[in-house]
Amino acid sequence: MTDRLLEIDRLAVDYPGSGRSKPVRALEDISLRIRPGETVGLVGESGSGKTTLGRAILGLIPVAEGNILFDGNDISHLRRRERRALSADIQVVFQDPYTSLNPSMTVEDILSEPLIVAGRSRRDAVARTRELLDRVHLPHDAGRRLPREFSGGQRQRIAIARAMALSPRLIVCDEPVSALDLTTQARVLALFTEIQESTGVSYLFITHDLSVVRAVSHSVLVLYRGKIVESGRTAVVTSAPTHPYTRRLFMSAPVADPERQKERRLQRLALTASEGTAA
Ligand SMILES: Nc1ncnc2c1ncn2[C@@H]1O[C@H](COP(=O)(O)OP(=O)(O)OP(=O)(O)O)[C@@H](O)[C@H]1O
Repeated sequence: MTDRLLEIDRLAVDYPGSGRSKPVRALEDISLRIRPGETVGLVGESGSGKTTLGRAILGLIPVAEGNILFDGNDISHLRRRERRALSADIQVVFQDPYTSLNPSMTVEDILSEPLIVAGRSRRDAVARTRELLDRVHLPHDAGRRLPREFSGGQRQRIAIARAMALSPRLIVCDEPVSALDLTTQARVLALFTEIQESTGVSYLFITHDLSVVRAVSHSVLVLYRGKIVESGRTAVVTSAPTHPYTRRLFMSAPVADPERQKERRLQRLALTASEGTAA
């Protein structure tokens, strides 16, 4: 066991170009570390490469350069069977709880499936299902129902329970609250934190929403056009960003408090003025 659960070194990822054109580089020179029990927030505008990084960690897309170490082992080029074995350790929660759960399976089947695939008996798997429902604060009778009978927030709780089924050490959370209303977001974010405190799981938390990053992340990485342009402790990066892109990204994030809105407007004006002077 190392204090670096996930370690990525100079990673590059390409997508095939259309027709005969060259591959398109989506990520370049990405290095990062995630410790056990840590949440690293990954922010950036649409198209900056956040999901691509999550997919590379999950082995859903090939690595062009660099490597990804999990608990000290290189997982950048695993065979299918090795990758399947790793799925007990690395899991994912997707953005859309309406499409990520099989609509024809009961919640009990959804939660017990990864356990049965991993070789647990049906009886063990069902007992574990109850623990998982407790963990995400859903009643045991939820197991008999279908996903469509639940609200968006409840469905995301089911998706989190499924991700937790095999007690993973890392979960890639790809915009897991952005399809939810604000009150539900806050509850689901609190659940992520509670689960981390009780299990020590680590999260790579992909989001475009700075209030989400502030709520859950210990540290943050800012991605711009496939490269990390800024990284550090969340409180430092969000209160005193140094890269002009990070400053623009943070200034354009919506804030609820009118006093903060006014402060933001003034900061934006100052930023525009200083960039004008620098040009
Ligand atoms: N399957 C694909 N084939 C070719 N290019 C792709 C593919 N998927 C993504 N890209 C490109 O890779 C870049 C990074 O995309 P990615 O989806 O990782 O960004 P993102 O930051 O997650 O965006 P969003 O917040 O909109 O999901 C973009 O330029 C995108 O157009």
